[in-house]
Amino acid sequence: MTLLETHGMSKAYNGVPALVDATAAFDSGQVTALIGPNGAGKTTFFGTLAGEHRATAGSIEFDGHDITKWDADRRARAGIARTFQVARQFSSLSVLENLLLSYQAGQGQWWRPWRTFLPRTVPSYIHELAEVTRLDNLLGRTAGTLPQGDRKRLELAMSLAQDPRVLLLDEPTAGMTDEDCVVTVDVLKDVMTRSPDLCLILTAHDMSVVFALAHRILLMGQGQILLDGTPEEVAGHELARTTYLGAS
Ligand SMILES: Nc1ncnc2c1ncn2[C@@H]1O[C@H](COP(=O)(O)OP(=O)(O)OP(=O)(O)O)[C@@H](O)[C@H]1O
Repeated sequence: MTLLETHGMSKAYNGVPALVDATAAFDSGQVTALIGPNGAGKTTFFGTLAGEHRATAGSIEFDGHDITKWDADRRARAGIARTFQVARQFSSLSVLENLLLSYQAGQGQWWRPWRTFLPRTVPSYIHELAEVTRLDNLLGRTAGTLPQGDRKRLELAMSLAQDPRVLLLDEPTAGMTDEDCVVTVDVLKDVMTRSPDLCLILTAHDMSVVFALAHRILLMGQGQILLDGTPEEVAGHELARTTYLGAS
């Protein structure tokens, strides 16, 4: 079932086009990967989906509602969450405290990054989430001391703590070791099993991550969606091979 749709969405920075006439539909229960060379417009597409910047043209629909004019906070409250290429969290707080803060924000409470406002008992949902994201042995660790792989998984877990319907993951394995990439792919498979209606959209340059996870791939180039198909269709397409994937 289609949950999120864009119609002719464009975005220009100071008159220079970065996203051009993007029309796409994203289904719940599916993983869609946006791929393409540096500067293709993937992060810009994410930013317009999340409401960080206004599209210059076009519209966006979420669950039957026109959300084109909704700001990022309203979209987040409606269930559209995102992560960034460089992970963001409260580095002086523990892993558990970061998760609890996100959980509270997802319950409609304000972000108040002070320990005194955190709940005394940890909801079972948070324990399950920590287990799925392989953070259960790190709950007491200060977030700022985590290595890159764990930090990125904490950011993922923080987004999931808000129980989103759409999750936008910008380069979820960027800067990770090969070993950490494998763990993160397994984590994301488990996340989809645990939340079978989640609409997961990710960008990645690592094709082993894309082909291990995606049900569908959008190939972008120069701000446009060049191809939209199953991994087999995109991998077998001449345009994908000549513009991005290469012969192998
Ligand atoms: N804030 C900005 N101001 C001006 N130009 C920008 C801004 N953000 C992105 N751009 C430009 O828009 C184009 C698309 O960039 P974008 O970051 O969306 O591509 P990308 O596919 O995500 O690239 P990468 O894989 O390197 O992250 C590029 O030409 C980039 O230089």
